[in-house]
Amino acid sequence: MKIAVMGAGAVGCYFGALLARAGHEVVLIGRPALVDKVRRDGLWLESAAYTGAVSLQADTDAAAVGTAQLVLFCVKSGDTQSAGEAIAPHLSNDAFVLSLQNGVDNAQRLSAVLGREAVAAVVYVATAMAGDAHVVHHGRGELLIGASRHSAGIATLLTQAAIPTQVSGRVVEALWNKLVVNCAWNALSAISRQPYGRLLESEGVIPLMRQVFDECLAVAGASGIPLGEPLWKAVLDIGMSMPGQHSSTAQDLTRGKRSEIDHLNGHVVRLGKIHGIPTPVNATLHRLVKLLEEERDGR
Ligand SMILES: NC(=O)C1=CN([C@@H]2O[C@H](COP(=O)(O)OP(=O)(O)OC[C@H]3O[C@@H](n4cnc5c(N)ncnc54)[C@H](OP(=O)(O)O)[C@@H]3O)[C@@H](O)[C@H]2O)C=CC1
Ligand SMILES: CC(C)(CO)C(=O)C(=O)O
Repeated sequence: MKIAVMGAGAVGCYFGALLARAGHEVVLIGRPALVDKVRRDGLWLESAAYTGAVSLQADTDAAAVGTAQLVLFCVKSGDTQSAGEAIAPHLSNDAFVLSLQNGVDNAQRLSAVLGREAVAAVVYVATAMAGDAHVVHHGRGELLIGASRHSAGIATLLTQAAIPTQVSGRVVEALWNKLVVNCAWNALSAISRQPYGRLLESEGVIPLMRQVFDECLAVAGASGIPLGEPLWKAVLDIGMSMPGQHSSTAQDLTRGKRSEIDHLNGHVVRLGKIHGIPTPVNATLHRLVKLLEEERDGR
């Protein structure tokens, strides 16, 4: 199948590489440095299952989605609008568009930009870019994708390419579960510059995370997403299972990238306002990360 990856970063390169290795015709749409290197040397994939160069196409032009029957949309949440607008005029009528992004409303926002359905996926993977065209896989790699007319066929194709994929009618709930984990950890790790293990040991941090959690659950409930107490254990388990980890928000700040905080704690704050639910702790964490971004950017 012809497959395009919009946003050739950690997630897009990893899944693009697996699909190319499975024999699909994949084009990565990304920034010039990556595109030049992939065209010259291929994409270097480093994972437990395979390490080596993967040959695939690469382009800086969003028009490269043109003939794809499957489009993996893999930009950060803050780029959904602009990247969606870039691909919209070029998509073929029968293309299946899958949003592989964190945050709970990317597929919905992308659908609005495209004027057609984009299906949400929950991405359970840990990947990172170690160079312009060098992606490292740190673990997991499965997807949960939303139900639609062609989802079952796409799930089969992905699973056959070593991307275990299930179709679910409860993807939004699963995205919310992830969002709550991110709201609890990401900003705190970014502001304090501490890894999760140190945060767990610091006085007052767990009660603070609990306040974030309670606000998130109240907002989710008011938004029609019933999340339950068991999620609190999952929040704590993340920190205990990866004590040396710094959140993606912390990593974005360090690398000079815009973080997704507006779509994590910022999203909870926005929804809280709509539903009349106070979210003071999420609002404080969101604002502090924004201040750090502004300070870094010299604003
Ligand atoms: N990395 C991970 O392990 C996981 C990530 N996720 C989620 O997946 C999504 C993608 O994350 P990730 O892959 O890490 O992010 P990356 O920043 O590594 O990748 C996104 C890439 O898209 C590029 N890009 C953005 N807009 C365009 C455009 N218009 N044209 C071409 N390229 C563009 C970015 O370039 P530039 O940076 O120059 O803007 C960047 O290289 C996020 O929502 C994230 O939260 C979910 C699970 C795990
Ligand atoms: C699960 C967690 C919190 C791991 O770091 C993450 O998704 C992130 O950093 O964005």
